[in-house]
Amino acid sequence: MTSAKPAKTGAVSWLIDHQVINHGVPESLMKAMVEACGEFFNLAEEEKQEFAGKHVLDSLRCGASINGSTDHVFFWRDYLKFFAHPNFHSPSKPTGFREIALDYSTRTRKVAMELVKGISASLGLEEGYIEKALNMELGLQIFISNFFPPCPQPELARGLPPHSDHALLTLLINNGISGFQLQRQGKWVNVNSIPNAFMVIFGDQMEIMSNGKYECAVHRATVNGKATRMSIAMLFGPALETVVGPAPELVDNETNPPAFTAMKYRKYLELQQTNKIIGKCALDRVRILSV
Ligand SMILES: O=C(O)CCC(=O)C(=O)O
Ligand SMILES: [Fe+2]
Repeated sequence: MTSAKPAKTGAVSWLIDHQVINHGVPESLMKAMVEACGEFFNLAEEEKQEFAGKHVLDSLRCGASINGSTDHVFFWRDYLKFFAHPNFHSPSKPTGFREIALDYSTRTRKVAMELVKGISASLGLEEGYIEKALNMELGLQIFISNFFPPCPQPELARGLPPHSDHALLTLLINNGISGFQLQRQGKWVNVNSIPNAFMVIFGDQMEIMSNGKYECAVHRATVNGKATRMSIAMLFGPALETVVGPAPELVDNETNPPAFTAMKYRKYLELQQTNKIIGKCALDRVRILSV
């Protein structure tokens, strides 16, 4: 995220802070998706219970907060997560949710794959390189919606703790209420999204695959005392069974030694899940430390 910006690609334009406009996803669909998520969170607790899951590899789950926080910050968040690719799973409620989510998932995937081509080229690789190397035809795509109601003591609570997303990249939108923060040079900066743009967040697999040329973006979400904030993060990753390591083309033993050990994406996700409990970053577990 803090590294050089990928070049402008055919289908999308890059803006500051890695936001994309002219992406071809209708504004009406983005709005409808946020509204449908709002309706989901407003379902009665018993209705949502049906979709409660626990494990990172469950294809559909919802719940409150995140697992295993070890510090004393109080998390103020409901979430809904489901796999949108290679197989589409979605809650069957509220009415119409599934159709909107399918349309949104398909169209955002087109944007992401266009970006992946541009990113490949910007690394000096063939356009189709990343798509092929990460077997993205079977790539995992995860739909995550976050719901942060007004919090009576926002200074004591957090929406989401500092983290990086585990996938290759994330396309993020919200309901216009600010709260997204990026870590830059050790400081937290508010990043307000441009209306109808997607915020592009590089994830762990991007840093691994590019051998550190593109860093993952550490970010968090704050809550506020007045308004309900909602966000939708769509994560695009490799296929679960694909082993991801630094692209051999970007590695040489003199100036660019491999910075990460290769690991199956499925294993990485499981590692990240256990690491959350002990509060450590999964990326550090595959990083090769130079001696
Ligand atoms: O709420 C936000 O803006 C960020 C959401 C996020 O980082 C995530 O779901 O991984
Ligand atoms: Fe995130």
